[in-house]
Amino acid sequence: MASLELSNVRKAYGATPVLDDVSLTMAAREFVAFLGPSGSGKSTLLRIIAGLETADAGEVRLDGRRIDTLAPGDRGVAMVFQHYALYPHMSVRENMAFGLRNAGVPRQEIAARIDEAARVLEIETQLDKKPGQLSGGQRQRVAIGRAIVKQPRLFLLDEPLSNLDAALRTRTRVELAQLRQRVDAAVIMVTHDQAEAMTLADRIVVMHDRAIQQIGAPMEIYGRPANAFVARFVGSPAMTLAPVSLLADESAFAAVRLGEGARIETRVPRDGLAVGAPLELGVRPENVQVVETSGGVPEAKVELVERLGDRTFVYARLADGLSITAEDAGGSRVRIGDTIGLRIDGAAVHLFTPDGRARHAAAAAA
Ligand SMILES: Nc1ncnc2c1ncn2[C@@H]1O[C@H](COP(=O)(O)OP(=O)(O)OP(=O)(O)O)[C@@H](O)[C@H]1O
Repeated sequence: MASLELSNVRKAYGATPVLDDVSLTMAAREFVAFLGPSGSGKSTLLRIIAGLETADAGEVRLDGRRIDTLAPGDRGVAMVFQHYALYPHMSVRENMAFGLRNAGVPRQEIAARIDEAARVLEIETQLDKKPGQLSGGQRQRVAIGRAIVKQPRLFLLDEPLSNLDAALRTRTRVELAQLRQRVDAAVIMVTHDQAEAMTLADRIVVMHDRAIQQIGAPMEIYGRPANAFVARFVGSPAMTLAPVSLLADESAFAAVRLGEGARIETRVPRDGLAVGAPLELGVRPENVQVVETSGGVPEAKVELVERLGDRTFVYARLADGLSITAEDAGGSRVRIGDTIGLRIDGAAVHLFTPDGRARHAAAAAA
């Protein structure tokens, strides 16, 4: 059975629409990440599910039961905020017990649930401390613990790792992935952070312009972005998008010209594309190789070299001004100002029609 179902959810703040007709169905125990730029409505949608905000239209169901008409405490959801929202004057134990006590859960049951959550989160020794005596990572665990003891059907995590420093963030991410195996509930996490979404989520919901742009498994979003926005937003460094024109040709696949020169044979089916039509070509850095300059490949001038240790990215500009990001598998050869050749892997490029929709390469024949 579906766990969460959103149907045609709409929200405006005054005259400003924030969500247009958002619909989504989650599977039982699914982990979904809402990923999108600032202002794309991710938190608003989360708050509507939690009951902290009211939708103007649409319905929210959890395990088949309509919940958008219920008070937040009756919905079977628990939310974890970016800023922990712990009561500073209460101990960790009291923070975790607070909501349960208000809900009339018997004392012994509260104690048992807190012990269990503390064990899962490895905060048994912190239970009598005040939040002020804890590190950021420990506080975030307490906030997660407070959600766990409610035994919700759905966890809502609003940028849960964004206040942690880089090392702790990576560690907590792994812990969250492990924790997720142990709780029998669905999870929605709002994040700006692609790595978080890619590593934790079963499916990613990419939001922009008040709407869901794409819903898919992480590698599907990366490998087959539905449109130019998703293509540009997901992946770091970003996919290069460059204007191209479709060349006349007998082939079943589109051949395009990049800028003034290079002809690129793609594996994107040509059907329905008009010769001369303006298109955008999309190619990820790992599919643009830095090579020796030779007549056959486009040449570009290096503007920036980014050495990340295991990988090196080169930001270069073609003679006609187009900028393109390549991966330099050779590592350290290239310097700013060098003229390099670029080999674009035509089998890996995407094409975008003027409405922004993507056309992908046909799957390679076995
Ligand atoms: N209470 C409010 N009153 C008026 N406008 C609001 C309110 N809350 C959010 N907005 C506006 O709604 C839009 C969506 O905000 P929301 O916080 O949902 O986006 P977000 O994708 O979560 O962004 P961020 O990643 O920055 O948190 C923004 O333009 C924001 O300014």
